[in-house]
Amino acid sequence: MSDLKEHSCEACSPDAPKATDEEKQQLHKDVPDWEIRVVEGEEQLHRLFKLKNFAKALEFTNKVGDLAEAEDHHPVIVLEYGKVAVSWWSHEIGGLHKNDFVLAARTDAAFNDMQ
Ligand SMILES: C[C@H](O)[C@H](O)[C@H]1CNC2=NC(N)=NC(=O)C2=N1
Repeated sequence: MSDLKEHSCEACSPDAPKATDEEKQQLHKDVPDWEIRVVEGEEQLHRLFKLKNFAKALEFTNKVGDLAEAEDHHPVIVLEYGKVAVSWWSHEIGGLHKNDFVLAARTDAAFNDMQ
């Protein structure tokens, strides 16, 4: 199986395809620690990361920010002492695109690199 974090992202546009139910089911297997949540009618990938302290949580937040800027695809990140909550979805299409799963996989890799 190919490594999801190595997949390339497509540009976000309003006509980009939402992931189908079958694609979501397949892609979710590569990021099993992420929960699919519906927020204001839109599906999002959500994961809470636990880190040692505020400085580590901030360092991780910045790594996720760098991933986002590199792809022009941006999550919601909530930072607190020892915790970072990340949500990925595609605003332009109001739901989940394959990009969100790819960036969730890269977020997991950034977290794993810090352990
Ligand atoms: C113009 C710019 O590329 C778009 O607004 C991008 C920016 N970042 C984005 N991030 C996310 N998560 N979804 C988007 O649809 C999106 N659109």
